[in-house]
Amino acid sequence: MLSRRNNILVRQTTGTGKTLGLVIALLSYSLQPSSNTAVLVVPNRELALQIEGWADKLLQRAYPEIKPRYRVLQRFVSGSPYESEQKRVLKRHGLPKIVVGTPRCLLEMAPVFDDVLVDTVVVDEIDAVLKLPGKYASTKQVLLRKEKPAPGQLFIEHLLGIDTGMINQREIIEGRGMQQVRLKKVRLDRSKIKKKDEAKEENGGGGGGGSVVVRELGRRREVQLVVSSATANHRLRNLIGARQWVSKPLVVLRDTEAIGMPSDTQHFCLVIDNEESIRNIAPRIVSDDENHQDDLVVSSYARYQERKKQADKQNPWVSDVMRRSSEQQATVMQLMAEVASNVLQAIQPRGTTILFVRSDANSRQFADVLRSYGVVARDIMTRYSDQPADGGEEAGIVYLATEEAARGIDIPDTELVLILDVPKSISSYVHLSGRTGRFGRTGKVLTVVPVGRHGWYESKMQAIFGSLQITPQNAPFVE
Ligand SMILES: Nc1ncnc2c1ncn2[C@@H]1O[C@H](COP(=O)(O)OP(=O)(O)OP(=O)(O)O)[C@@H](O)[C@H]1O
Repeated sequence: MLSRRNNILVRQTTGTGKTLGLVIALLSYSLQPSSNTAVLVVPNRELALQIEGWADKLLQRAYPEIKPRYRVLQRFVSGSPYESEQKRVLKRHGLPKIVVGTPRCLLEMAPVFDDVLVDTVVVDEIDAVLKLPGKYASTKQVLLRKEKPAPGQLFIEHLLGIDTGMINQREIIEGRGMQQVRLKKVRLDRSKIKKKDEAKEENGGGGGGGSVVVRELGRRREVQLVVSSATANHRLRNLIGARQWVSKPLVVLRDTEAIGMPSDTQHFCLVIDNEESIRNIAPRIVSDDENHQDDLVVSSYARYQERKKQADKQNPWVSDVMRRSSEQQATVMQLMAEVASNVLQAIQPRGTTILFVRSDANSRQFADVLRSYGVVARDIMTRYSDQPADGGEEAGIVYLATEEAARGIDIPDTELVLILDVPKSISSYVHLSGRTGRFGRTGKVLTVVPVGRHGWYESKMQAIFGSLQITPQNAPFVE
């Protein structure tokens, strides 16, 4: 795959082996003497450490003579136990053939790459690495993101030799629903570009017939780009095109046109009513009325924001735990722990459970509360930092995670994904639920949401299920 030097976008269902495939391809390519340095960017430490573990095992089996392993692959992540070791290895051995790292950490060490020939850049979970504004982001958020690109974008563009100071005007049409202000801006900018271009042509400057934007961006290196995610959307592709990350078109490898979901996963959703009783989500009523809009597809951004604000105000537990007083936080945690322990008792998973919460700031405290309910709970990072025994996971373990920390990770025996939160978007739900039912295995996903003002959260869940063509099942243990 890598030897052909195509630029590739892999978009396939979660748990189908995208990351493992990329790691194997990178290892076999990098072990060829003619290859140069390859960089693999991943969105979180957990995934970087997981990949390091995989590479270790693969190398031990296939190339036991290669020692130490960090001559071939080294991960670079933030955090005190890792940084000093990484610095030492870097100083002593220089960069290995494959560098795996998180965006922030790689950006910090970006100058190190200036003296090295990088010929391959692989970005796994590219949407999480680039953190582009979502469908319902405000104009302010979109413009802010343009002014301040995510560390992942800055690092990748540094490697590609793209001047990140220059904002490509075409980027403004990044594929979001157009808004008046931005349309005007695009027209203005385009006319400016045209004039500038004509002026340069008259002066005989530039050559090559490209637009001024192309010349301003000016690529420094010919690097092969491979990007992957189960939810790589058109906004991403537009950015890659507009920022000229590739000179040849992307070859797209995908299993379905729509977002694919593992077929052997069962989905459940429980709703906490305002009286704090729990029930199964109501079936979705599809209206024939053309004016009817799903809550996820409201016509105006302002209307969406207003309704969301109203609902969040009344969200009894998960909306923003950190902004609450410590007393409120404790009550929320008790409620979450009670719900989680009841669900776990009813389902009794023998395998691993991943329990998603919105913020990990209090996850240690939350793990303590859960333990007081008899649940064996640990923060997900401990799975990677505490060097688990090769025998697999502790029976019935519950890992606490956030969407950011668990993006792309693979714990094969995950039987249950428990989401105590309202997923941010359809693609959030795809990735959260995708931690189970991996590589042909079965799995269960159970989401618990408050009903929300005027049923906001319930209809948001109904809309998510509708878009993904999922029919949630009724949990038999709920009346
Ligand atoms: N060819 C294969 N044979 C057996 N197991 C495989 C194969 N390819 C992948 N797997 C297993 O499938 C699981 C999922 O792999 P991986 O994490 O690479 O999937 P992914 O598509 O990147 O998922 P996500 O989209 O969630 O990041 C892993 O446990 C991996 O070991």
